[in-house]
Amino acid sequence: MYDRIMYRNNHSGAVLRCTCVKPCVHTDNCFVPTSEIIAVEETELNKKQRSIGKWQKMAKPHAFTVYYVKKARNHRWRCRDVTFWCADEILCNQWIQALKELLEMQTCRPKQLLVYINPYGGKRQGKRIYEQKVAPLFSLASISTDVVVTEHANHAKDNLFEVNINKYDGVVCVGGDGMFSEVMHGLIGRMQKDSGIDQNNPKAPLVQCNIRIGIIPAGSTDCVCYSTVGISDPVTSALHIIIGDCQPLDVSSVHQNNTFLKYAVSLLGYGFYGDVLKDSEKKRWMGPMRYDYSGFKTFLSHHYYEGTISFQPAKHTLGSPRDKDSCRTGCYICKESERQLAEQRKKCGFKHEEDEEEWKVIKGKFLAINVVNMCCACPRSPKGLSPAAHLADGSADLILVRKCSRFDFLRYLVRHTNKDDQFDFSFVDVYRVKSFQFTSKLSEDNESSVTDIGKKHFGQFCRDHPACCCNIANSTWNCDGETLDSSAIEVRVHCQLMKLFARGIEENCKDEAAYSHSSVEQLL
Ligand SMILES: CCCCCCCCCCCCC/C=C/[C@@H](O)[C@H](CO)NC(=O)CCCCCCCCCCCCCCC
Ligand SMILES: Nc1ncnc2c1ncn2[C@@H]1O[C@H](COP(=O)(O)OP(=O)(O)OP(=O)(O)O)[C@@H](O)[C@H]1O
Ligand SMILES: [Ca+2]
Repeated sequence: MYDRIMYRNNHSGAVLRCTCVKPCVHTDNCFVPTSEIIAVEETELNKKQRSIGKWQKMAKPHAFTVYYVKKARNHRWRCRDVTFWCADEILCNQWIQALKELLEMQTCRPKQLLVYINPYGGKRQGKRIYEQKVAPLFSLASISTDVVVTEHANHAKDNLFEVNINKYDGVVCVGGDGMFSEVMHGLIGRMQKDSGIDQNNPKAPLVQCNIRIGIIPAGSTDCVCYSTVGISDPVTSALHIIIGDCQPLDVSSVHQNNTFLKYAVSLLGYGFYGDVLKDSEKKRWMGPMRYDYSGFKTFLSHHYYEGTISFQPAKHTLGSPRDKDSCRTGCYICKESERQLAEQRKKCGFKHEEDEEEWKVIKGKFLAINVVNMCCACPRSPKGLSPAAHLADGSADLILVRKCSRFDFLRYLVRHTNKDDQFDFSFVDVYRVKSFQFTSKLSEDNESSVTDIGKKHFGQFCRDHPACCCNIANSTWNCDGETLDSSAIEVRVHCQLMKLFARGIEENCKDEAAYSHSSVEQLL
């Protein structure tokens, strides 16, 4: 159904009229910023369309269709189209030309993308999702793609060290957080290699990665996508890629004894989330359900771990983890960090500034130690592990959940699913940090007394107190959904090390829907 008409009036302009039969919600007040137009195409009118009432009068009607972003509820975006009809072929072509020129001026839009699809992520739907929902949109927006369906883990990462990366305006990963992590490691690693930076040096000033990554969610948690877009929806993500959105992202580097281990963008979790992940890896065949199964099992086991945490508080950032406001599109706290970063670069180039700031040390028994670079929202927990964490402020939130009863831990977990404050417990502490270190008591003991080897043979649990849930074995770190073998780690947050095709979570305001000075309507 054609919902608008365009015809020349007696003077020189063009007029838009809505011809919707039903009450029309997007008629006179529909503004589409040019930045949210996906494509403009000449429309071939078929016989049936020509015979629709009013158009019979026109000898030979002409038409073009504008495809644009329609913002729906809950941060969901959809592609909608509107067709303009016209009796005058020249006028119609002028419109098509003018709109195409406007689109050409959107220089942030990608033209050539490299796409990696993990066919085994989440519910194993990656290939279908890409082919049915994403590829047609890319082709509509005239984006060329080179597509690689991965054949094994690390295929995408290794490939990124070999490809001619300058050929592309962005890299897209179809899969979950693990797949995103692979692509990120490939890109950051490649960037450092090309610039001669040694990733094993924990103090090395890493080179920013300017090639944006787009995430088409097809995994089990899709936390990075959810926390940067506000929803885990392939079509919405494809549209953010097409219009060329850009969201900088903090990345943490993880080292042990001057050896690089991993980068992390969402969760570095020891104790509860480490144990959930380790158990769930054996149950991959269960798909996304594996996390609920292993989560329940781990909750019942109620293990706590002893260790020492040292961290440097993030004094440069304006926010605090207990803020009521969250990081949203155009966040002023992240902008301020960006300004500071630029200033620091001006002052000392890419050299690392010697950091004399104080370290705080905390020893204790913990059920969970979580370091999060972003809020870590996902469908299971819509506000995330740290609702006020920022995507690009150069800091991470360190959440310490001390030994408490099972009931209290359950109360803590439940608050991840509702609006109540999950930090308002005596056994939970949260700090905003820029670097962090952890050593488990077990490795401290092993270092201090080599003779204590007998401990290792006692089995997993404390022999003296079988019911106390104290675990003399180490937990493992959950690093963005992958297990790390070492328990002792050093972590540093690198402010805005990389960029995504996203814009952060938008304020949930319907009126905000799409106004711009350069709108199609203004052209008329
Ligand atoms: C009573 C219900 C409480 C529900 C509490 C839900 C909290 C969920 C918080 C999710 C935070 C995700 C952080 C993101 C991590 C990603 O980098 C990573 C890779 O994708 N995903 C996971 O590690 C996957 C981690 C998935 C963890 C799921 C944990 C489920 C816990 C279930 C506990 C049930 C207790 C029931 C007792 C009656
Ligand atoms: N062809 C492949 N075969 C096996 N593993 C693969 C393949 N391609 C990628 N992988 C690996 O699969 C792992 C998990 O993939 P992915 O993150 O897409 O799904 P998920 O684990 O179900 O979701 P999430 O990470 O959101 O919880 C990644 O770490 C990636 O390295
Ligand atoms: Ca951050």
